Amino acid sequence: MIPLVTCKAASRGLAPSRRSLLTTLQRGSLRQPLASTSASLIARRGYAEQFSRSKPHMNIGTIGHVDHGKTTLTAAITKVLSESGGAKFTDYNQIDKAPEEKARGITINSSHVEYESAERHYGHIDCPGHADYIKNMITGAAQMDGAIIVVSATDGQMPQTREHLLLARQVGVSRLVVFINKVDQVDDPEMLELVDMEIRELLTQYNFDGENTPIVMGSALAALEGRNPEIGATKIQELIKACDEWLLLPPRDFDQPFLMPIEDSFSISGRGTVVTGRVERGLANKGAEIEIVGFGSKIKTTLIGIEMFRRELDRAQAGDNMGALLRGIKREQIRRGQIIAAPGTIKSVKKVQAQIYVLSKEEGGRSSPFMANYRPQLYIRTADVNVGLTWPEGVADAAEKMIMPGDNVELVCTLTHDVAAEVGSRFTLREGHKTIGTGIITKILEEA
Ligand SMILES: Nc1nc2c(ncn2[C@@H]2O[C@H](COP(=O)(O)OP(=O)(O)OP(=O)(O)O)[C@@H](O)[C@H]2O)c(=O)[nH]1
Ligand SMILES: [Mg+2]
Repeated sequence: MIPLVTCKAASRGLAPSRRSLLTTLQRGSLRQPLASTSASLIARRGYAEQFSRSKPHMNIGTIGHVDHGKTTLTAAITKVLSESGGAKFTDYNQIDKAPEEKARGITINSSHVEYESAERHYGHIDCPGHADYIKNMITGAAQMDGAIIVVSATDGQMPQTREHLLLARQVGVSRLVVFINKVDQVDDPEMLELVDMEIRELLTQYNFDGENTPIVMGSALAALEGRNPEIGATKIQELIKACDEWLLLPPRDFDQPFLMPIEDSFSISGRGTVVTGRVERGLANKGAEIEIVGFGSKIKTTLIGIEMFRRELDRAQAGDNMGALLRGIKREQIRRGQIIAAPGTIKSVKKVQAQIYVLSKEEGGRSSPFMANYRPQLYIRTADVNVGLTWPEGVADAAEKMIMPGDNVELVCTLTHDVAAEVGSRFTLREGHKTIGTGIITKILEEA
């Protein structure tokens, strides 16, 4: 039996205690057959429950220019799908007056609704304001695997349509579905054609598939008010079908290559070095080849023992807090902040470009602006390194340009030590003891 308290610790993401690891690994009890134990562990940790879902889950959201109808569309989707039993109707006012949420220490305003199509279960995010979108997308508070971009037929594309497209691309959204809204206000079919053409061009410009992206034209308001089904309910159904067919499900954590950030390490005389941490993604079997990456290292070795909460395991998987016994590795070769991963799946980087959101004073950030060459600490997974921030090449007046609290900027980050990272990796920036910004890597400029 596993004491309940350790299961609780697991769910909080705490590392297994050194002593428990020492006891089993030191005893050399790796021979014990543990299939049944790991099965019960999985059951206790709730994976079984998680995967009994009959439909795959996907996070999406509405993005687009202010007033183009994102919230109305969100409410309309829940209304139309509630009629087929796939959602609980969430009124416009309930969506727009969502309680504030805390995510990663940053207060955000966003509203989550859920609904089911024939194929999938969707979590859907609608944010009340433009600034919230930007912040949520960079901080990952509103992690979207795909999005619906809403464009009003009366205005066509507007500045925030473009900014949201750019950001969606930066944060790793690879496909979108377009909803051209408010067609009830446009009589001229040529006008609609023009908006269609324009948006396809824009999609291509931002590296989306402009040619094949589904575009649905309708009226969210008509759907919400239950009138004119030919531009209302029918179009909502068409939109959801387009989401099912066009938006790609994200790979499950288990399908991704194995990666565990190293939190701690210790040596067991006569046996080797154990590293501990929480498995971020993938699976690793006992006996697997792995690579230690970061802080000047790129060492291949073998995982010769896996332990979790005083139990030996044959396999570690995403979400597990594990201790990993590594063959032929000296403790001096290991430091917190490195990662172990499936060989060749992640590189160590020294210089990257990133989209950064600088926290405002109200969010606990700086009260004053900063300029290029500012040097905070960069935290990524379990690593923290000093970083120099500069403008990307080609930015005008780079020497005088100020970065204000609350700004969303793309900057070059030059690290003092190399760390394992890839496009899409998120990090935080800290100064002294406070977080002053968060970012997401958009480009690797220099590998270690
Ligand atoms: N005529 C017409 N009006 C619409 C339609 N959809 C939305 N509206 C109106 O457009 C206005 C803005 O709609 P919202 O849903 O609040 O827009 P939004 O994109 O969520 O706006 P922000 O969150 O402020 O960016 C509201 O007055 C809606 O009633 C539509 O299909 N036809
Ligand atoms: Mg809104």
